[in-house]
Amino acid sequence: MAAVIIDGKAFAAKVRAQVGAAVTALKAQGITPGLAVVLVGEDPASQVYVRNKHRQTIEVGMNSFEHRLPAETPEADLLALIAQLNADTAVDGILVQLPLPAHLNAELVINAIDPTKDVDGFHIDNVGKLVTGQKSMVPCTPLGSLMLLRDSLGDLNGLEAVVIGRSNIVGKPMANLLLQQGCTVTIAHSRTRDLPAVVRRADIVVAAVGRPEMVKGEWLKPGATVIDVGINRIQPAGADKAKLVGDCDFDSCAAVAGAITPVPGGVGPMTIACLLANTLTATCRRYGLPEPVGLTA
Ligand SMILES: NC(=O)C1=CN([C@@H]2O[C@H](COP(=O)(O)OP(=O)(O)OC[C@H]3O[C@@H](n4cnc5c(N)ncnc54)[C@H](OP(=O)(O)O)[C@@H]3O)[C@@H](O)[C@H]2O)C=CC1
Ligand SMILES: Nc1nc(=O)c2c([nH]1)NC[C@@H]1CN(c3ccc(C(=O)N[C@@H](CCC(=O)O)C(=O)O)cc3)C=[N+]21
Repeated sequence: MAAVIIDGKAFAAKVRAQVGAAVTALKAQGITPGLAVVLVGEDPASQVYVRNKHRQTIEVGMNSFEHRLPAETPEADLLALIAQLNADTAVDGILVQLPLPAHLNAELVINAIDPTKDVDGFHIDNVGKLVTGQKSMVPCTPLGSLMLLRDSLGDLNGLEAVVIGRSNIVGKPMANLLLQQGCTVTIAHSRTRDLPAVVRRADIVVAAVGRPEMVKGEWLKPGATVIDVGINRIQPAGADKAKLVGDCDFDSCAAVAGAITPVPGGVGPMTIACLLANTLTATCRRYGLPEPVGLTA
């Protein structure tokens, strides 16, 4: 069986077009959504994402405010910037790029963001709301993954879902979203015994591990839908250029799965599209306007 390749890049372009149309309508009412991105330090991968976010924010017609701070920025200075962005009426969304340098307390910093501007959905208020099924800001990567799953499978009620990874930014929110959709959810992690046997139960596999090509086709139930969140830069033997691979061994998985997201071109572009969608949602909520349809969980 050859899997359907889920085109996250094309789907993300559609989401951005929808966001762009809504932004045009808002601008006609004198409202321009604004997204502030804060980057502390010089992590090269983070630089790439922040550049892409900036470009795509401008493309959908929003204002983009970039704040680049040196790696050694004191915590108090970062907290002061967040307070300033919270108070700034031109700013509807705030994202602090993770990971932060080790001397900064990420939990403290994230929870200093006004939860209504927390377009990453990482603030404890938004986490609590997501878990209890209240309206919240939903983390971008899980939201984008869910959009792709709904588009390929329709109703998710009753499906067996296995999420590999239990991080606060991907695994846990993903598992909660799937639970809300009526899936029977298993969260696997580094202490899980016999991961292949756990994965074999799944109609839906979400891999968010950070281990290149770990999930093998032999682990999958034939026809399963595979969402590969992993972004790993590897140096293939004999090649001179680094290559981006996911957490799934693409060729063996594609031979068994019913559908699979590629890396690159799968979940990654959806993450940025959902960041823009969340910024639009935050803007609409702030002005008491109807929320965009189909862009929230
Ligand atoms: N596409 C996108 O937009 C995004 C992609 N990513 C990518 O997704 C991946 C995961 O990111 P993130 O959640 O932040 O990573 P973390 O490192 O925070 O979490 C990784 C999780 O994988 C688990 N794990 C590690 N090794 C194994 C193993 N051998 N078997 C089973 N589980 C294991 C860990 O378990 P334990 O908790 O027990 O240690 C942990 O829960 C990375 O490749 C990252 O680059 C991340 C964000 C956005
Ligand atoms: N506060 C915060 N929020 C995040 O959402 C966040 C973060 N910090 N830190 C880092 C991770 C990672 N992340 C990605 C975003 C886009 C791509 C993406 O666009 N990937 C392209 C390829 C990009 C490339 O070529 O490097 C693709 O998969 O096709 C990947 C990964 C967001 N993250």
